[in-house]
Formats: sequence, structure tokens, C-alpha cells
Amino acid sequence: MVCVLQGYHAIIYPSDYAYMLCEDPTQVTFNFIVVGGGSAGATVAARLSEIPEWKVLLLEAGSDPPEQTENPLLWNFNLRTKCDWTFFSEKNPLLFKGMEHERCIISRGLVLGGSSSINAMIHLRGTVEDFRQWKNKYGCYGWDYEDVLPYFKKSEDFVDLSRFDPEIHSVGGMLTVTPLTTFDPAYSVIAEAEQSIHLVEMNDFNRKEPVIGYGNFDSTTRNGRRCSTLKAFLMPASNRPNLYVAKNTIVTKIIIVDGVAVGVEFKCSSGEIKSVFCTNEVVLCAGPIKSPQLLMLSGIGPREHLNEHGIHCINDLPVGLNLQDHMSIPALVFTDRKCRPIEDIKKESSDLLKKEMSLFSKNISTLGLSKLMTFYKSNDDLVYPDLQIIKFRVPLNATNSFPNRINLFTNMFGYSKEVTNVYDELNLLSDIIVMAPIILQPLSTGRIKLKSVNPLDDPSIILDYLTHEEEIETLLKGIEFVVKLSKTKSIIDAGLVLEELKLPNCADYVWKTRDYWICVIQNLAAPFYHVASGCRMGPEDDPCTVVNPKLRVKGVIGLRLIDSSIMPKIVSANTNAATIMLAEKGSDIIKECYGVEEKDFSVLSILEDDVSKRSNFKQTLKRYIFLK
Ligand SMILES: Cc1cc2nc3c(=O)[nH]c(=O)nc-3n(C[C@H](O)[C@H](O)[C@H](O)COP(=O)(O)OP(=O)(O)OC[C@H]3O[C@@H](n4cnc5c(N)ncnc54)[C@H](O)[C@@H]3O)c2cc1C
Repeated sequence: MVCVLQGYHAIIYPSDYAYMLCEDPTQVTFNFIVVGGGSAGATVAARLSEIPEWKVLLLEAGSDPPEQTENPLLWNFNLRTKCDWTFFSEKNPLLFKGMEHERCIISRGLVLGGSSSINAMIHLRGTVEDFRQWKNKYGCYGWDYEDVLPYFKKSEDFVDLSRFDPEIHSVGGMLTVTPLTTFDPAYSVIAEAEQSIHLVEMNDFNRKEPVIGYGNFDSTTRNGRRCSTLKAFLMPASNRPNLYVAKNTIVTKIIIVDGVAVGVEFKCSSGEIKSVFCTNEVVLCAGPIKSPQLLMLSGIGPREHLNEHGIHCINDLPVGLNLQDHMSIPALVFTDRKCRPIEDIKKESSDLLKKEMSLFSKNISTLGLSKLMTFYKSNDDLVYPDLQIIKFRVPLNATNSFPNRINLFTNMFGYSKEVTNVYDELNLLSDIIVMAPIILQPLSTGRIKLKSVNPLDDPSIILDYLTHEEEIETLLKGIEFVVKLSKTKSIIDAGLVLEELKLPNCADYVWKTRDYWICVIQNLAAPFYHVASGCRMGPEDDPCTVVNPKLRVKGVIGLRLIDSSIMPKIVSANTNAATIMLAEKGSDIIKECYGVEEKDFSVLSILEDDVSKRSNFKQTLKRYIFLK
């Protein structure tokens, strides 16, 4: 067990089973192997291990999170560190022109808790309409809003009882959900500006009714600290004798014999590749980039593509297609350089920072100005918002003060030196406030492909985003909204000025014109960390889907996929809460399937023949060993 002391808080991480596993992977007969201990995997492993008779092995490529992951205000300090996979996209003919090597950075947690250990802790579930569509448009029976709400509630320990509505919230769940605090004076200025353009204040973004307005969102924090799925689910379960957690263990392949997933191959820290088997199921939770890659390496994916790499195709499924994300445009930058000496600006900036930082030691949750969220619709005919506007403050001259010595905007969005220079220049004069419109309902998709058959290589990530004219128009409406905000009395009175970003690549365009903003989109539009949907869930007979509504990978017995990659369509919000919901419901589906928990999943046929087929486990295993 590893114990980190932080002030009064002792964090006890799960013991590491990796050494024992690598010594002898047959020592224990596991019932379930969970691949990846992220938002979904840590939840699934904890939930399955509630059944004492089941031996559950969780294999995670990363290790315990470093101490800096605890402080919400410093969430972006974790990017591009050893707990980030730091993937890069392929080049795109239209986008990413302002990024290093014209490739877009894709951060993902490489650590227990996965991306929930490095994310920004924004806790939003998505809209009622999202889940209606999952069912009605994408055929995911059992996944309508009424079906998923109990699982959002099951996880939740909602701290702010003054806003508690029992219809949508609950207390006593594993995941602590807390409102945020801030001392940032810009909060009330922007709130007033939004009011003046007829937006209303929302007191709960997770309510059932559509939310168009601004307000404070809830966060996955507990006592001022991050509440990842590691902390919420895995740590409380880690004393169970039937739960085994192997860290720094990279799964390299799912072993499938005669159409049955019997175990996985994995890489020990010594470099050796070993195999471990399970009697019931392999549950793949490696996240939206690595899950598709692992499926393809294991023979499940588009036949033609697998053949290109000499991989025998076990089942021809559209793995890696339909990739989605929320594109953002963090290019609306305000400074606060009222006529006053730089010394005064310096003092104000550092006083505010100190005050915000002091909240951590008082166990109070803060994300600074980011607490102020806006949901907006680009046209009046819409019922639900199609734009989210995130705000964040960068203290004076702080863009280059990151521990990994990489510029803040390179860390967060992958911007090139030519671009970060432009932000830096503004940041030398004053704090900067960035407002980033984000499109919530993308139309265009990307794709994950194999670069090679080496599981340690990153896959090829093709982001063909913003190819629909409507998406550009929506982003432009988001930009227009912020420009409008910049002209309100409260913003002007407060001395907040929307600055021109003098991007070298857009020098030919006049600031604030449509052509200028399109150039900005081509240079700076970046996905907002929500990559999902590369292995869509849907009806068994729909050729566009990879898993059925019971989360079984089609055509393979004993293999489920439970993580953000199965969202049939990305939710119109940040994706962590919906991923945890998928894991909660997915765990119950598994329990139900084995008859260990009674739940009404009337739309799903229960106890299908997979279980009995899977009981030939010993025979299948013998055959695998024989074939090897
Ligand atoms: C920087 C950042 C900020 C974000 N901010 C927010 C936010 O504020 N709010 C929000 O709702 N969402 C946010 N998100 C998105 C959200 O965190 C993710 O959608 C969610 O965590 C996805 O969960 P997952 O289980 O699909 O994948 P992950 O949580 O990424 O888990 C996958 C796990 O599998 C492990 N793994 C991968 N391959 C292997 C292998 N071969 N062998 C063993 N283990 C493996 C990984 O190391 C990882 O632990 C953010 C994401 C990032 C990266």
C-alpha cells in the first residue's frame, strides 16, 4: 500500500498486485479481468468486486497519481506529465494550423483513476435529449433518460443540500459532487454582463429541463480535493480480498479463442509479456483511444484495415470509427489593463492567486473563474443548448510557469511557439481571461487506426472534425456571443478588454471579421478533452455499432466494452459523469446477467446463452494453450 501524506490527509492507494501477477499469473483463478482503471474501469472493478465470490483483476498501465493531481486549481499541471498518455492527432488539411507540427494534442490519464485523475472535475451529465436520442435514434434500448438517471444518482453524494432535489440527486453515493467557490472579481462582472444580454442564472446544470444560462456547475471534488474514480470507488474497495489491482501493467492483447475471450496478454515492468486468464469475462475499459486499438490488435475491427496489418480478423466491426469530441475555440482573450502601474497589477494578480490557493488548505473546492459556466443556443428554434462557454483566468505572466516548462497553451491545446508568443505578450501586461466557446453537438467524426501491430505504439488518430458548415456556423455564433459580451456595460466598466490575437497565420484578415474568425478556427480550434464514441453501442443488427446495449462486443463471447468509447453519440456536456454512469449501469448489467442482482432490465433479454457457452472455459483454455 502506498501512503501519501498531505497535510492532515493520508491517502492510501490500493496495494500493487503486479509483482505477484508477473511471478505467476495462474496463482489465482480470476472470474473477471478489467483492462484499464480509469473513470469506467475503476468503477467497474469496484462494483464487480462487491460480489465476494468473484475474483476481479484490474490491470492498469499507470500507477498511483502524484500529489499535484489533488489540487483542483492546478488541474492543468498534470498535462504532458508522466500521468498523461499525451497522444497526438494526425495532420488535418483544414485544422490545427497553429499547433506544434500541425498536430493536435490529446491528453488522457495514464494513472489509476485514468482521466478522472487529471481532468478538470466539471460534473455535468448531459441533457435529457442526449439519452432520448441514444434510445430513439441509435437504438440503445435500456439507455433512455429514465433508464440512466438511477445510475447517475447511484454514484452521487450531492453535498449542497440547499439545492438538493431528490428527483435528480442523491446523497450517500461513492462520488462526491460539490459546488465551487471563487474569489475572482470577474465572476460577478461577467455574470452581470450575461444578465444584461438576457441570460438567466442557473442553479443546477444537471436539472431535467433545458439549461440556457450561466451559473456555477458542480464538481467531482471532496473537501477541496479531487474526487477521481480511484478515490470514489477503487480505494474504498481495495481492502476486499477478491480485488486485485496490478499497476504499471500494460495489456497488449485480448486473447480470443474460438470466439471466446479467455484472458489477456500483458507487459510486466520487466518487459516480459505474460498471459492471464479468467473464467467469466474480460471487461475492456482502456478509454476512447486505447480500447479501439486493443480491439483491433486482438482481431476485432474493420477487416480490410486489419488485413493491411496482417491481423486475422475475428469479427469485422466498425471499431475506431465515429470518433467524436467537443471542439473549442480558446481564442477570445480579455485583459484587465486599466490604466494603472504594472506594480499594482502584479500585486492584485498575486493577491487573488494567494486567496484562491488558500481555499485548498481550507478544504474548499475552487477552480477559480472557471466556476462560471454558460450554456447557450445558437438559434432560437433550438430547445437545448448547442454551445458551452468556458472561462478561465491566467495570472499575470504565468503562461510559462508550468512545472514541465511547457507553455500553458501548448500544454492545454498543443499551440506552437508562434501562437503562444501572442498569448504571452498579452499576459505580460495583465492577467488574461480566456472565454472558449465549445460546440456540444458535433456532426463530424474522426477515426482511430492502427499505425503498427506494436501495442506500445500510439495508434493513428484522425480528427476529421468541423467538416460540416453548420459546425463552423455554430462556433461563429459562440464567438459572436462573447464579442457581444465584451460590449456590455459591466465588462467595459470593469476595464476588461477583448484583445486582438495577432496570429501570424491570420495577419491578412481584419480582426473580428468572419474571415478572421474562420482563420482563427483553422489555427486554434481544439478538442476539449472529451474524445469518445469510437466503438458505438447500438442494436445487434446495426452494422455501424460495435457493442450491443448489454455492452457485449458483438460476435465475441465473454468480452464487454465499458468506457466512453461506446457512447453512441457524445453527450452535450463534459463526458466524465456519463462515463461513470455507463460503468455503473454496465456493472449492474453484468451482475444481472449472472443472476446475482435482481434489477428490472425488462428491455434486455436476461441470461442469454453466452453464460452457458462461457462455461466451457476449461476446454477453451486448453485449446488456447495447445495452439500456443
Ligand atoms: C485533461 C482532461 C480534462 C478533462 N476535463 C473533464 C471535466 O472537467 N469534466 C468531465 O466531465 N470530463 C472531463 N474530461 C473527460 C473525462 O475525464 C473522460 O471522458 C473520462 O475520464 C473517460 O473515461 P474512460 O474510462 O473512457 O477513459 P480513461 O479515464 O482515460 O481510462 C482509461 C484507462 O485505461 C488505462 N489503459 C489504457 N490502455 C491500457 C492498456 N493497454 N493496459 C492497461 N491499462 C490501459 C489508462 O491508463 C486509463 O487509466 C477531461 C479529460 C481530460 C484528459
